[in-house]
Parts: sequence; C-alpha cells; structure tokens
Amino acid sequence: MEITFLKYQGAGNDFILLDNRDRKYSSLNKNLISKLCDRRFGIGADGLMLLENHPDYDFQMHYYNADGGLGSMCGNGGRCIVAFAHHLKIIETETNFLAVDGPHYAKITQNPFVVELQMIDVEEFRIDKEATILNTGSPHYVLPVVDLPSFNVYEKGRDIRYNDEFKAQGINVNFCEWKNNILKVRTYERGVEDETFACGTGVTAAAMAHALKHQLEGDIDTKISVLGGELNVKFKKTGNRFTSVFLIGPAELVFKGTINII
Ligand SMILES: N[C@@H](CCC[C@H](N)C(=O)O)C(=O)O
Repeated sequence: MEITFLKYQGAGNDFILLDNRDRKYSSLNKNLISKLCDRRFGIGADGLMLLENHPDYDFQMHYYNADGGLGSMCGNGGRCIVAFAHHLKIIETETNFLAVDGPHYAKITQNPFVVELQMIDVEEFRIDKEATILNTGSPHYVLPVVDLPSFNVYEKGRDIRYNDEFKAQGINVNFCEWKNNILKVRTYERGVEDETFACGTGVTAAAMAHALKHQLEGDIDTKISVLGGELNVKFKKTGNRFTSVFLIGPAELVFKGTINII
C-alpha cells in the first residue's frame, strides 16, 4: 500500500498526518499504524492522525497513538491538524472541527504557524496526596517534583501508568516543577509508553493542577516549558471550574513523503 503523508511537530510532539477525505486510508489497522510510527522500521512519530470530512464541521480528527491504538484527545495533534487543514486549503485562519472529545475551535495566529486551540472545559478532578488526576480530553496524572531535569520520568511514569488503579485504562503521567514563573513539565505518554517531548493535554492538566494547588482565580496565562519547546495555557478559573481553555504553541510541517508499506 502506498501512503502519502506529511509529518508535523508541535513542541517536539510529532505526528504523521494523512488526508483521508476520500477514505483511502480507512483500512489502516493497529499493526500498520504502529509500524508507520516506529522510529526504526517506519516514519517515526508519537501518533498518527486521519483528517476526514464531516457534514457539520470543517473536518474530523481521528487520533491514533504510536502503538496503533485509538487515542483520546491529543492537544498538540489538534494544533498540528489545524495547520494541515490550512495546508490542504480546507480552512483559512479559523476553524471549528470535531475530535473524539467533542467540537474544538482553533485559530492560526502566526505564519509559520502558531495555533491556538480551544480545549474542553474542566470541572472534575481528584486530589490524591500531592497528585491531581483530571481529564482534559485525555486522562492525566500530575505530580509536582523537585529537580525535574534529573527526574526519572520513564521509570516513575511507567510505575504510575501500570499501577493497580490505572493499568486497565492507562493514564498519561506528568511531572512538573514551577521555577522562575515558568511551569516545566515532562510527560510519560500512554500509548507511546515512553516520555515524549511534549503533551498538549498534559500541560493543560499541569497548568490546572498548579492553579488549584495555589488557589489562583480569574484569567490565568501559564508559560510552559517542555523538552521540545515552549507552550502557553490560558483559561478562566472560577472556583473549581476551568472555562475558555486555550493551548497555544507552534505547529510545524517537518517533511512530506511517500512510503510503501507491506
Ligand atoms: N497519549 C494520549 C493522547 C495524546 C496526548 C497528546 N500527545 C497531547 O498532546 O495531548 C492518550 O491517548 O492517552
């Protein structure tokens, strides 16, 4: 099967983008998707997305993790698929599209691309000792740590993701540290089963956990630093409710290609 793809990255979270408006890639299965995402035997990516037509929205986003399984919402993927839709001339600078967690509004604010993506409102969370557990489109566990650069994200993240509570459904695990007015975040991603360079729903969860912990109220703009670059998360916090949530950052076309996969 010959596959024509574009590869995008958003703060180092990288994705294979396929135009499936004519349904030519609908037969891709778990095994094939994981092969395409493999960094040694395929193109290499944290996830793969199909862009499809939708009768009521500009397009629909289908997200698969690197292991080939259907994922929940991907924030950086959402920003990259907006840049891809612009590349395909489906949209200009603003869009409303549908993802697994519902409709999303987004706008392109700079070219080369900075994409501002509206995320779901959040009002449910659980505090477990130092950790905050919440769903920002994907399930997240957020834990503040000391000395994040030398923290073993893979080992500790894996322990939490596979503990008795989370192993069945899985969870994404974020470790964070507040330093010089910047929230530094490192994430172990479910479905990649490794640390990634950024996670959009993860930094959104981390910014919310930080605001809850420090009892911040009102319009909050959090500057985030991840291994692959910088992101911003903006929201309005009213008590325990987060609304007007935006994930802001780069979405860059890295390369185009064609692959024949057996
Ligand atoms: N691995 C996740 C979804 C992907 C999260 C992502 N990289 C992001 O930017 O939000 C899952 O299915 O749990």
